[in-house]
Amino acid sequence: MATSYAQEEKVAIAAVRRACVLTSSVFEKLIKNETLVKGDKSPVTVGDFAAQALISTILQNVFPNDPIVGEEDASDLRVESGKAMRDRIISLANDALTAPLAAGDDPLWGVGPGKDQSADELLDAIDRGNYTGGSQGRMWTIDPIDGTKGFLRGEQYAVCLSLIVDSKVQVGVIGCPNLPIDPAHPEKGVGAIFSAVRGKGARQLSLEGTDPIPLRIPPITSLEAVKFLESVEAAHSSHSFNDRVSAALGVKATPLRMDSQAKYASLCRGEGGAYLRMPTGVGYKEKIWDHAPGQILVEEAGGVVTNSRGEPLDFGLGRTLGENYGVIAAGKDVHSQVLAAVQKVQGELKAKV
Ligand SMILES: Nc1ncnc2c1ncn2[C@@H]1O[C@H](COP(=O)(O)OS(=O)(=O)O)[C@@H](OP(=O)(O)O)[C@H]1O
Ligand SMILES: [Mg+2]
Ligand SMILES: [Mg+2]
Ligand SMILES: [Mg+2]
Repeated sequence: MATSYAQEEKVAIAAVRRACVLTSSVFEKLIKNETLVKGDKSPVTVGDFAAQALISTILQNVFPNDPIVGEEDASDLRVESGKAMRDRIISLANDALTAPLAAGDDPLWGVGPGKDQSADELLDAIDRGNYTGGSQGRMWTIDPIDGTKGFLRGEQYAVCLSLIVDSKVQVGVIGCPNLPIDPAHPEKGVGAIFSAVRGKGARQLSLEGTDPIPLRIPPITSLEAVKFLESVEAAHSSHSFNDRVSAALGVKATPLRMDSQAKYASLCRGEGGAYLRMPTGVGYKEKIWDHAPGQILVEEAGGVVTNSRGEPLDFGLGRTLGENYGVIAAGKDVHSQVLAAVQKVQGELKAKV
């Protein structure tokens, strides 16, 4: 019998929901010494660590045999200089784990009022995200705050969780606390969760994990109007390359820049026509946690996600997607045209050197 992944989706939504409450509360109260700069110069906050501890603890309680590929590790928190941050993270993670039960929660998952986890248990939970990945078996990916720079600016970020089985993403959940509920009606406020299960479609839910609305990428009427979704950081994906692709396609719309996998979610709601993320230089390898939930969300909303060679993203190579050929996500009707334009621009640039 085929697995339905209903329980996995339910747990993933509940974990992401709690993590979104945690990260929103951290943003309200974040103080200067609660952010570290990692080896690759990128920021990480108490919110990233605490959200990974929270999600990993819930996964461990429900699916104890599943390995986890998580972005963060606790080494900076285990040393004496990390004590203040560590104490804050432990308290944030415990507050989030023991917060009252909500619709869909099950106390058997170790959530709801009850005993606090020890510092060691929570640091170990963060470090359970150290799995190396690979092509066989089940594994979860956690990006506790995707778009940490956006989070720090008070703009878009996303709490991202996925289940990969034998290299294929089967479940993806993306929590976007700052994304408008309905872009056509800003007065409705912000905050949504997006969820997809392979073969079962994609949905937008409230930040409470309720009121599902099916997601379907709307067809594009003219290429001129295809709004590109792209990173805010030009260091993360090439803006100038996108401008050339836009020109080649005759696109008139100005690109929509936004941090995090909120770009994939926005594409599914028709807020942009294509998400293009081409490498800016040599060396950076895309991480599986930055794309796995977004990929299944777009595919289940009727779209296509490939690299610039037109190949599907390979989630079975380890913690990264391997050699970086970029990412192109778009509705079915638009994808092949964007891919052709990308390859044309690549050819022109190659001819120049
Ligand atoms: N050089 C380079 N190239 C490509 N991507 C990189 C690079 N450096 C970092 N990252 C990853 O980018 C993630 C942030 O996502 P976005 O690029 O969508 O948002 S942003 O607008 O750039 O902030 C970010 O995810 P978070 O660390 O979770 O924020 C990184 O994993
Ligand atoms: Mg990061
Ligand atoms: Mg990320
Ligand atoms: Mg992150």
